[in-house]
Amino acid sequence: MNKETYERLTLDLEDRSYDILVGENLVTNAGSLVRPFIKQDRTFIITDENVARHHLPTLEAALRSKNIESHALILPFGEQTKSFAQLDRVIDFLLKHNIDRKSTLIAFGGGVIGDLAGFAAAVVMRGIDFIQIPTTLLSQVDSSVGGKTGINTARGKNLVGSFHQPKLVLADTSLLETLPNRELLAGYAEVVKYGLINDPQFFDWLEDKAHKIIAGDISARTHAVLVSCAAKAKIVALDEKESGARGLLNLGHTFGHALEAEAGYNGSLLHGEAISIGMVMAHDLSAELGLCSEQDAQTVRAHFKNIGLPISTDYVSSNALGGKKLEVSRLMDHMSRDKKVSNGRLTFVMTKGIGQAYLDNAVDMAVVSDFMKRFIA
Ligand SMILES: NC(=O)c1ccc[n+]([C@@H]2O[C@H](COP(=O)([O-])OP(=O)(O)OC[C@H]3O[C@@H](n4cnc5c(N)ncnc54)[C@H](O)[C@@H]3O)[C@@H](O)[C@H]2O)c1
Ligand SMILES: O=C(O)C(=O)C[C@@H](O)[C@H](O)[C@H](O)COP(=O)(O)O
Ligand SMILES: [Zn+2]
Repeated sequence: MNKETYERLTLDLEDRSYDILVGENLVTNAGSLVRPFIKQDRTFIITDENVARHHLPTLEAALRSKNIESHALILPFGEQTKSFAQLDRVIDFLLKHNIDRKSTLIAFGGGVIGDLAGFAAAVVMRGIDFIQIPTTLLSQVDSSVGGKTGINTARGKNLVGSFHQPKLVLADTSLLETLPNRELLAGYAEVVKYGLINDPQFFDWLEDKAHKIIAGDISARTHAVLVSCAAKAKIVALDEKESGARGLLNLGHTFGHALEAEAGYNGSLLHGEAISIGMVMAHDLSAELGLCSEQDAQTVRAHFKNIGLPISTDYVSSNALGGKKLEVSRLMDHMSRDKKVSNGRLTFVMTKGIGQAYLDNAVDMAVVSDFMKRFIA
């Protein structure tokens, strides 16, 4: 068995604080790593078909080697799994196995599995413990950290959910070796987000190292995951339930979530692809309003384009809508259900330049609508 090597970060949330281990061969050694965080010798793994095919036997063997029993539920892969129907399946599986309040659930997958299983853990028996073992770049740099869990509804993304923090996060970068390139790129969009929010040096580093991260360079990948998790942990520690600063982690998401809703959660537009376009839109809108320089907006656009991420809504039209143009009124309707709406006003994540994102509740929706008409044209 290969020895695990990792670095440890801590998300500081008083009695809900937890460690995030970032490194290699963590799943192979999961038995000893999770042992201190479980209250029973029985665990429940929620995963999807792809992760199960590549990695479930390793996780099961690692738990077994430390005399930890595990029961796995294997769900279909893809965004449509973040649904009431699959939540019902997860909860029924847990109850069928007679879980109790001391049971621990292991979310073993990407953001879809983490969000769904985390939400099931939040609500079953009014809340049981869970551990995140994220298997995609996106989930290792973002979704496994911070405790946002939930599912989509017919009316939009993540509209039902809960804040429920995991007890431990094991971000095993060796798992990324089996991840398809399109998924790696989608996860990379959330990495860039941290540079664009408040870390221009990290963005500069990414300008230099992006291709290495995608190509599989271990040290570049590990550094990217560590910087991203540290950035997220810092924001979440300040504002766990998103009453202020945490909203910055939504850079590009108001536009992105509306695009995902229109595309239909069927794999034609991945979350990371949607927010790549959304972050370009946030920078372009900021530039149009004279808040940020046109040069910075162009640098952002070029960065995403050079690595192979979509930067235009044409991608959505051709991939998801059979060539049909997006309708601004429909996008505006989705945006009206963004969770940053309060008293009918939407707070946008705008920017004064690369690494200078800020929350702005004074953006006129008529201006946004006009901007979108030009952006989509
Ligand atoms: N809770 C949060 O804070 C947060 C943050 C960002 C995104 N999200 C959510 O995360 C979701 C997207 O997550 P994602 O991009 O990880 O997608 P995902 O969970 O759908 O995984 C992407 C694909 O990769 C496959 N896969 C996963 N790990 C693999 C591996 N190691 N090898 C081979 N295939 C593998 C999956 O089966 C799936 O087909 C969205 O629903 C988004 O809203 C949540
Ligand atoms: O953790 C957060 O806070 C985020 O906003 C991270 C986002 O990348 C993520 O997509 C999140 O699920 C969006 O949450 P929502 O509250 O806008 O639904
Ligand atoms: Zn996101």
